[in-house]
Amino acid sequence: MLLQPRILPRFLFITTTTPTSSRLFIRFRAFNSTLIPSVAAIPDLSISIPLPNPSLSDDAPSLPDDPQLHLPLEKLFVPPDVQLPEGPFVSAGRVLKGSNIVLGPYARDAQVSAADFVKSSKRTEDCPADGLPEFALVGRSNVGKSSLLNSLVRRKRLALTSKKPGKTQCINHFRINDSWYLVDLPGYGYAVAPQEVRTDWNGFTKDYFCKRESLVSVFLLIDASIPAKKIDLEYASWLGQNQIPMTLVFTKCDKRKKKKNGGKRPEENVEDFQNLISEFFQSTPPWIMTSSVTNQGRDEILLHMAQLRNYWLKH
Ligand SMILES: Nc1nc2c(ncn2[C@@H]2O[C@H](COP(=O)(O)OP(=O)(O)OP(=O)(O)O)[C@@H](O)[C@H]2O)c(=O)[nH]1
Ligand SMILES: [Mg+2]
Repeated sequence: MLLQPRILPRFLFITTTTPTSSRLFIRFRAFNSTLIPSVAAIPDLSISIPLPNPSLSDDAPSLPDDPQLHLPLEKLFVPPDVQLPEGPFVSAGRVLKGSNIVLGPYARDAQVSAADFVKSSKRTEDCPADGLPEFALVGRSNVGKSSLLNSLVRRKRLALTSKKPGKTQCINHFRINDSWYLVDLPGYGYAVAPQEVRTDWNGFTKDYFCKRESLVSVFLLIDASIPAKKIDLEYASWLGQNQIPMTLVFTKCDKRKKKKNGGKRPEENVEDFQNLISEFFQSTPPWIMTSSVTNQGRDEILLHMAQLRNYWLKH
C-alpha cells in the first residue's frame, strides 16, 4: 500500500511508466497549508455553471430550480491538455452542468450502446485481466451506487439495487461498449454487518484501489440529501492520501424536502462537503451532482468518464 504523509492533489495529470500499462495519476504535493490561498485571497472570478452543453439525453427532465452555482476558477477541475483562455472567465459552455468539470478535447465517444455483466470477484486478483480502462463506484451502503450504474447504462436492473443496505458484496465488473468497465463495489459503513465482515470488505476494496492498474478513477458517491458523514470525509481523505484519482459524485439530488432531509437542500450539503474536505486537498477534486431518479448528471458523468478514459488510453 502506498503510504504518504498528508498530501494534497494538484489535479494535474501525469503518467507512470509501468511496464504493463499507463495510469492516470493526480500529482500530489506534500501538505503545506501556505499553498492554499485563503478564501479572502481568491479574486472574485466567478463563473456561472451553464445549462446543458453537449447533450446525449432525450429524456432527462430539467430540475425545478436548477442551481446557478458560482465557482472561482481555482475550484474548477481542469482536465489534461486543456488550455484555458487568458482572463478571468471560462466560457459557460465549457463547464459540465451541475459540476466543476471543464470539458476538454478528449470528451468524445461518451454514449453507452452496450452494457454486459461480466463477473463478480472476491479478490483483486480475480478481476478481469484484459487491461481495459475502468471506473469504480464506491460509497456508503445505500448511497445509490448500483442505481447510478443502471442510470448510466439506461437499464433498470443490470446492477441489483435494494432499499436494504449491503446488497452489493463483491467487485462487480460491467463491460461497456466492449471497450471499458464500470465497477460496482460493496458499500462501506454498513452497521448491521458483523465487524469482521465489515473489516474484510474494507480490506479488499482498498486492496483493489491500490493494486488495480487499469483503474482510471474512483467515483466516490456521497448522499447530497443529508449532511456530510464523518465516514465519507475519512474515505475521501484516504483516497487522497493514497493518490487514488477521485471524482465526487453527489447522489439523490432529487430529494429536496428541507425538513425531511436535515434542513438543507442538496446544493447546500454539496457546498458544506466541499468546505469540509478542503483541508485535505489543495485543489478541489472534480465533483458532479446526480440523481438516478431524474437522471440528472448522467450525460455529464459519461462525458467526464470519456475524457478521462481517452486521455488514459493515449498515454
Ligand atoms: N430518491 C432517490 N433514491 C435513490 C437514488 N439512488 C438510489 N436511490 C435509492 O436508494 C436505495 C439504495 O440504492 P442502491 O443503488 O441499491 O445503493 P447501493 O449504494 O448500491 O447500496 P449497497 O449495494 O447496499 O452498498 C434504493 O432504494 C434506491 O432506489 C436517487 O438518486 N434518488
Ligand atoms: Mg449496490
